[in-house]
This record gives sequence, C-alpha cells and structure tokens, in this order.
Amino acid sequence: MQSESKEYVLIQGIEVPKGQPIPSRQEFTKWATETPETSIQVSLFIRALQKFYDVPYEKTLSFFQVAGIHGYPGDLAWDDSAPPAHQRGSKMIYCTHNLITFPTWHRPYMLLFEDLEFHSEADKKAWTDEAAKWRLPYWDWAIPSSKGSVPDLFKPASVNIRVPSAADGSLQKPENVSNPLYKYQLKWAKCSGTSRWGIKDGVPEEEWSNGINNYNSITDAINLHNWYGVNPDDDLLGRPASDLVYRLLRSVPEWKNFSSTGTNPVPDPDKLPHIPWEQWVSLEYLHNNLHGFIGGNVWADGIGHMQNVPSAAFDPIFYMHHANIDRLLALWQTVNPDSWFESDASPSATDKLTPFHHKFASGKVDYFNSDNVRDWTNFGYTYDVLERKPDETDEEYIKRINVYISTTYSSNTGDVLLGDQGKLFTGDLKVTDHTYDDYLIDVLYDR
Ligand SMILES: N[C@@H](CC1=CC(=O)C(=O)C=C1)C(=O)O
Repeated sequence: MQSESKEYVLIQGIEVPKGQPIPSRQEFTKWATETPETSIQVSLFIRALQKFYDVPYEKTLSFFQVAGIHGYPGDLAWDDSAPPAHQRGSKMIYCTHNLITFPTWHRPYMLLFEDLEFHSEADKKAWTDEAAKWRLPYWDWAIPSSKGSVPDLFKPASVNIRVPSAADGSLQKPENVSNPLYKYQLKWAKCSGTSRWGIKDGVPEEEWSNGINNYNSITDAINLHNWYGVNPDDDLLGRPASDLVYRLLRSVPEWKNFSSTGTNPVPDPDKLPHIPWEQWVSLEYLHNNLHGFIGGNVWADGIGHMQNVPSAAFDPIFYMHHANIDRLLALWQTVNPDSWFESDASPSATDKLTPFHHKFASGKVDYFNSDNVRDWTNFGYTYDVLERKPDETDEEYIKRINVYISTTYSSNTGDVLLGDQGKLFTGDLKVTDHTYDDYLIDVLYDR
C-alpha cells in the first residue's frame, strides 16, 4: 500500500517478491504460541499495532480513522473518498451489512489493516525474513480443540515480547510492553477503553469507561451458541459454532444465500411453518452471532464494543475475527468455484466498495469492486489451510479442502459414519449432495 500526497490511499496487498510463495495468514492461537516472548512475528505485530495506535487521530492512516471507517464517528468521508452511504441509527457509515457485498467489502478492509501493520513495524531490517512472511492472523473461534476460549495473547494488559538477539546470536531478556491486543484506548473520551462483556446495566460509568474484559463470558457464549432467530424446536440450537461453520460451507451453494442476511433473511422463529436452516443461514448471520458472543450481548451480564456495528472495529479483536470471516469466505469460494453474484444482483459485482481505492495494472486508480477482490491471492496472501500442494489438480484440491472442512468442523453434526458414537445416518437426510469418505481395506496375500 502507498499513500501519496493529495492522492488516495491505495490498497494493493503486501507485495510478494517474484518467484516466492504467497505467505499465509495463520490461525491466531497456534501463531501466538504459548510463549510469545520467543516469537519474532508476535513481537513485530505487537510493536506495529502500538505504533499504529500512537499515530495522531487527525491522520488518515491513524488507527482511530481506520477503525472509524467501519462505523462511527459516521457521516464523515474517509481519505477524501465518496461519503459513507449506509444508514446506521441517525448516521451514515461505510460498512455494508445486510447486503451481498458484506463479504467483499470487508476483504479490502482487512487488507488495509494488514498493509498498515506490515509497513509500520519497528525492527524490519533485523527481522526481514519473518516480517516478509507475516500476514494478519485469523482467530478460528469454531475450531473444536479451542473449546471456545479466547487466545491467551488477547488477555493480559502487558506482555513480554522478543527483542533482537545479541551480537553472538543469543536470546536477550524479553521486553515488557503494554499489550495493544488487550484493548484500544482513546486519549480524550470518557468511554475510552474498549470492553468485552464489561459494560453493565446500572454500573457507574467510572467503573467500565477504562475498559473491562470478561473472557469466561465469551467462552460461555461461544459454547452455549444461543444463535438468534432460531426456533426452540430447531436442531440448530444446542449445536456448536463448528457445526454451523460446517453446514454453511457444505450446504449453502449460492452466493445470494451464502453472502448476506439481506438476501437470506433470518425468519421469525415463532412463525409457522419453520423454515429449514439451509434457506436462511448465511456467512453474515454466523458473523453477526459471533460479534455478540465476543463483545457481549446481555445488558445484565455486560456488553462491549464488538457487539455494536458503530464501535466494533475499535476493538483490535475485530481484525482477527474478520480475517477468519474472510477465510471462511475463501474456503467457501474454493469449494464453490463457480458461485458468485448473479447477473441481475443488487448490489452488483461491479458496484464500488467505497472508500477503498486500488491502483489497477492499467495504472488507473479507482475504487475496488467485488469482482476485483474475488481472487484473494492477487493481494499477497492466502490461508494456511488453503495452501496448494505442488502438482495437485483443481479437482484434487477441491476434494482435499472439502475433506478438511468435514474433518475439522463436522464433529457433533450427526453426519453419517459417526464411528465413535456407533451411529449411522443420523444426519439431516434432506441434504443430498454430500459425499462421504468411507473405509477401504486393501488386503494383499500369497496364494
Ligand atoms: N447484531 C449486530 C451484530 C454485529 C454485526 C457487525 O457487523 C458488527 O460490527 C457488530 C455487531 C448487528 O447486526 O447489528
């Protein structure tokens, strides 16, 4: 990305040197490791994010203004671009919700954040190799092994991070710094620190205005998966996040249904007849639920910035959540390679994704549109789980990704061959287009 005087901020994606593989965004929990103090990339990211926070808010590329693109302050044009055009409360904001451009608008937004982290880190010269490989980590809140817990690196107010090695190559004592992943703090406002499940009904403002986090409430919410809009008789309730990820990626093949709650509206749960989940579960629906689970969505127990569109992007966890939403989009695109906006769709695939500018190969500077961001690998990143094997055909690749989706997310879905539960065909038999792996025993013997 480059910023030129009197010209727009251009979102290009991090450049990959010719002949080098495209680096992958990694899963946050694994990436952060249990000992962040030995990781170069963690150190780079923490330092870069803190520097980003420290940019004065009047600057276009301050964290304050970049986070403000998503929702509030609202009404203001960012980077002298076209003004925001979507109504939220009494204000106009940029982010597209309830529209089929929900997934594609957030793609360049994450690229902008990734670019800014990459370009502003502190010790690039010393650690260039690691810096060149760094991409925005994603937090996979659905991965069954995490049991819904928030990765440790988000939790402490300060962290020990690695410093460059001594001249003889030995590791030096780590440096203790305040942790920018813990919260973002405005310098002037009363409601200054971001909270997760921290702001409660009736509790005096002084107690939460500095920011409060209740991680057990996030884990409980993710595990209780109290999805909104679901009829109590529906078999979706009581299922974990992994189950909804599995259903969405495997059983919602059309873009208009997959992309948005606008074109795939959540029905009134009390109205009969109940509409089967395949007809209303979307990426945006799953994403909305997680905003509530992460931010806090019960006034009596505590709410927080992530549950509210205008304030969500001020919590740094937003970017790891949205990298994961973009990964789910990329996984879905991989297994549904021909699905995209229909020709009469509204908004269309060529409608502009304001305020995000790009310099095209022709040299022209214009806003991105959804077609432009369809292939994410054009923007210098992919995902660890989507790395291709050499010599793999498209067909083998798609099959392998389908197997990855099934083996990672289908536990507890009630699918066929649930060997560990000794049950067969307990799944939703209305879904007919699945293929299933089966056992094959190959016996060789001497006659
Ligand atoms: N219930 C919220 C969920 C939500 C979605 C977001 O995109 C967000 O940033 C924050 C919260 C809404 O749709 O209004």
